[in-house]
Amino acid sequence: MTHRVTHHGTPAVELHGITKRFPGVVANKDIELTVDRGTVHAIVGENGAGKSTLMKILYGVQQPDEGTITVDGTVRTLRTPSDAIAAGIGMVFQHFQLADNLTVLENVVLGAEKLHGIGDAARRRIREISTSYGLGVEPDALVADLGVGARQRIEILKVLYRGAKIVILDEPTAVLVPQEVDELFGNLRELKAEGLTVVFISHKLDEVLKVADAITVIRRGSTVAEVDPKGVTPRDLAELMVGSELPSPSTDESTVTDTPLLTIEGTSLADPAGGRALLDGIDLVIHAGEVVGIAGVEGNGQAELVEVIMGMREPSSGRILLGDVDTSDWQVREIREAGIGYIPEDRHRHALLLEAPLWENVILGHQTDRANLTGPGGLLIDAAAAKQETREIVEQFDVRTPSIDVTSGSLSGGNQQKLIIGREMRRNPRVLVAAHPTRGVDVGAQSAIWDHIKQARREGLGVLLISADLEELVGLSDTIRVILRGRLSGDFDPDVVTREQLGAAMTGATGATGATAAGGPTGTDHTGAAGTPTDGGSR
Ligand SMILES: Nc1ncnc2c1ncn2[C@@H]1O[C@H](COP(=O)(O)OP(=O)(O)OP(=O)(O)O)[C@@H](O)[C@H]1O
Repeated sequence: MTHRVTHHGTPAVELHGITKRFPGVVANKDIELTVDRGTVHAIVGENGAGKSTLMKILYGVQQPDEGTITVDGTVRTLRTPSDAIAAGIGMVFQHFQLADNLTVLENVVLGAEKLHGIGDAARRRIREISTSYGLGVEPDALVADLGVGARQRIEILKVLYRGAKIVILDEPTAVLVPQEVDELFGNLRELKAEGLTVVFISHKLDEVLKVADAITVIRRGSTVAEVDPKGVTPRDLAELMVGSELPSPSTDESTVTDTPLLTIEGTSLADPAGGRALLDGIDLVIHAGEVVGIAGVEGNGQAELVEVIMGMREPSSGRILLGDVDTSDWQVREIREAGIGYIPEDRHRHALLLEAPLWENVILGHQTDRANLTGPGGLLIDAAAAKQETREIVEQFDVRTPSIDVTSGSLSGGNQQKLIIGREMRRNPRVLVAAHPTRGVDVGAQSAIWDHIKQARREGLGVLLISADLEELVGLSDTIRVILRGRLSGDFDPDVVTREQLGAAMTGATGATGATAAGGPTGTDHTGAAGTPTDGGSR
């Protein structure tokens, strides 16, 4: 490798010859990883390459079958996360583990009461840490009031409070909007300036190149390169990941028709707690062959918009039409059967049975479809057909799995997502409601998913695309709307809109041009936007 990294002094972490096998899969094979103290080290690789497994080994969640772990020059056996914490290693998971109804202080001290108690000493320590690393965490704030960026900073503070000198972050930017990503990177730079070490997993290669001092590339369980980011492009990295040259992204012509498939008319959703409306007069039409992208800071009504469309919640006013049929009071099952595909934001809670085999997951949500039933009176699930369907999805959507009989929970995150996309797309829906469809998938799989969506759009699919990834929104959408405090902005043209314009509309900054941005800053009402670290989103 031309851009090799040179190491100096005793590394913070050295993994040597790490091998980890699962039934039918070698997740890590003879991995070598050297992380220098006071650096930010990125781990990249395709879905299922073995990144999470490696980080779980370093955090004591899983034990390697072979290999050694050396922390600050001492060989360690990490049997549990407590062992890792004792060795100065902390980990921030992608799914935050904070209790909403507790304060920041209560969340931080939970399980670590012995360190500084639960009162003023703890409060002082939290303030100290927050100040030294510029985290902007206020100990007495209620977590429920905080936005995603702030919650992540609390998670980071939690591990620092427990004495971590090495902080592992699993895809930390996947849930953040661009401004929050910049803030996080500022925080990471502060950590390393203070001599701490950061190891993070990411699929966003441009971001990796921006913040990392060194990058380790993993392919199919093995280390293939350690790269100095200087002079390397995202494309170079992607090619190292997949081990071949990538096709160039293709440009696309408009396929928008004037046939409305999904119409949302003056739809509002009251807040059961009596606060500001969760959705406020939403008007939106999706035509055949059209992708409508929704941008916004998380917690501004995206989830509720999806819930009213999918029949999980009934709107307080307004109508939702599928074609010309009013579906406002339909149940989820009726809506799905009428031809709406659904890729939910939280795949663990809403899309998969983690303990069930892949093929059972493939008929999930469609058990009552006639096509899935067999036997006298059509009362039995047709397992053979479901298995065949699963094999085809695995093949067509490149789901990396040892077999279709393993549980969906054993697949890597990106491969779970590919399975869900395959399940939804193979039913040829008329409308697809997709929340963050490529979250957690690698660049190769991402462009494959984009191609599937583009292909279906050419054939007349209408798509509602909710995404935190502006590149995805701009690349796929025919028109982009911004959601802010339950209201939708006017149309932004993805061909001309800038990131700054979208960012301004998303945070409600005045002067957002290019469309009639909905709502303005009201002074008392925060959106969890970047810039004000302790402000919360409405969630
Ligand atoms: N608990 C488990 N049981 C069985 N197989 C597992 C388990 N955990 C991971 N695997 C397998 O190990 C391989 C590596 O998975 P891992 O989650 O480490 O990949 P990853 O690089 O983090 O992927 P992604 O980017 O999709 O999150 C995959 O083939 C996965 O199916």
